[in-house]
Amino acid sequence: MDTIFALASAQGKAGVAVIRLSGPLAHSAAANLTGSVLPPRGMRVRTLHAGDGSRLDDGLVLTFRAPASFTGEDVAELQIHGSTAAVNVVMQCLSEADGLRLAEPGEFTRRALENGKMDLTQVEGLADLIDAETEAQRKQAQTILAGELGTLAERWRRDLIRAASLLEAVIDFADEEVPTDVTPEVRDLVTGVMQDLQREAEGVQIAERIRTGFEVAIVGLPNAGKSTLLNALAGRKAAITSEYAGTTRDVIEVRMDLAGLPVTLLDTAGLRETEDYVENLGIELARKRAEDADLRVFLTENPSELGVSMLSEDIQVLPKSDLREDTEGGISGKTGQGIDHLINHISRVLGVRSTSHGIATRERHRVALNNANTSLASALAVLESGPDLYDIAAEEMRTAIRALEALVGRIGVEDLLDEIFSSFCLGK
Ligand SMILES: Nc1nc2c(ncn2[C@@H]2O[C@H](COP(=O)(O)OP(=O)(O)OP(=O)(O)O)[C@@H](O)[C@H]2O)c(=O)[nH]1
Ligand SMILES: [K+]
Ligand SMILES: [Mg+2]
Repeated sequence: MDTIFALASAQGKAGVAVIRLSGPLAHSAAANLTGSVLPPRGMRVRTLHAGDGSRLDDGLVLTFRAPASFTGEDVAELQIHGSTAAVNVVMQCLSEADGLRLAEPGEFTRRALENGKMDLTQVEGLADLIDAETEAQRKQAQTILAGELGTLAERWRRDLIRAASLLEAVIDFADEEVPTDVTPEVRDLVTGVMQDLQREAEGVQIAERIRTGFEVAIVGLPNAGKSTLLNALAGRKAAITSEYAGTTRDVIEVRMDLAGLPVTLLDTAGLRETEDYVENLGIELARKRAEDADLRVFLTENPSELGVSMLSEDIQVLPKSDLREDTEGGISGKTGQGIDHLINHISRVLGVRSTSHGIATRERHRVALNNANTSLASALAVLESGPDLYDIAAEEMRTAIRALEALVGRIGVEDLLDEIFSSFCLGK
């Protein structure tokens, strides 16, 4: 096994930079730099020197001994001054040492997975945590990273193993008198797991939104003040505004943290009948993106004239409230009136939606959960035909168990790993 190293902290100027080494030579390579033997675990302040004795930097050297480390291997961390030059010179020294090489993206985590330090869902949770920008994303990632999906999968797996073994006991004693009918217990175990699987699979759609962001589209007539409103919400001039109707044509996207939720606001072309070819392309795009969005803000007196269907949770606000006598239900991107109210309204609607999910977060999870569920549905159907078909029911249960094992990465995921780890940054 190669010993790998990489900069674990971000590139660029910082107080401290962390270079991590993992593998059989991690401790000796660090000791070569410090010129002294390091303890198998612990930390020491040391001066780092190059092979010719020239001084590189002072730093804190941490050592972890296998298997009690992030990767499960011997690990050393060099915490040096966070300058580009200091990092470069130390990395250069490491790359010249025999048996050491630069890590590939995600390679530390990949080793942690291979050494059983985390399961595949935790790897995904770690990737999400590193990408997390908002509170909702952080919390969701922490749940997965803590291994809660793996724990659930293990519980389902135990229940299904028990159910399958009950059936197998009946099969094994086929010629003798079996004292009890096992069907009720098997049925209870299987239906219990199926309910959990279904609830988790249904929650994935919302969890995906928390990972990738909710889309909220602003729609209205031309000149309603959509772009002005977007700019007010974003706190910067993201879109061009003007007194000419038909200013916005492309969809303008602004990513925001809205009360802890990741939201992408969409400013769209004003919706009207027009002969202008390019404006029409914009209007077509506006309608499509608005229909696909998670929520729509109708900036208009009359939502029905826009040709975009308004769903029950969608929000209507009256434009340019500063020009109105009655400001009730109105908003003004110009004066800021009603903006806080709109933000609260959006985050309330999305907040309610985002609490109604379970632990599974990805399409990959949903597929595995549904696969398991399909096999269990077949198992239940076969079970009703009586003991003659118990072996088929047990086989369906084992198929479901294998789907759950794929969920946590215990089996059949080799082809997935490259894809998952390529999304990791270097040094993780
Ligand atoms: N008084 C007042 N004027 C506004 C308000 N919002 C926008 N305006 C003005 O209305 C005009 C149109 O504003 P935009 O933000 O470009 O409107 P839009 O809906 O994006 O227009 P299109 O992109 O052309 O569909 C500009 O002259 C703005 O200054 C508002 O709340 N109050
Ligand atoms: K305009
Ligand atoms: Mg506009």
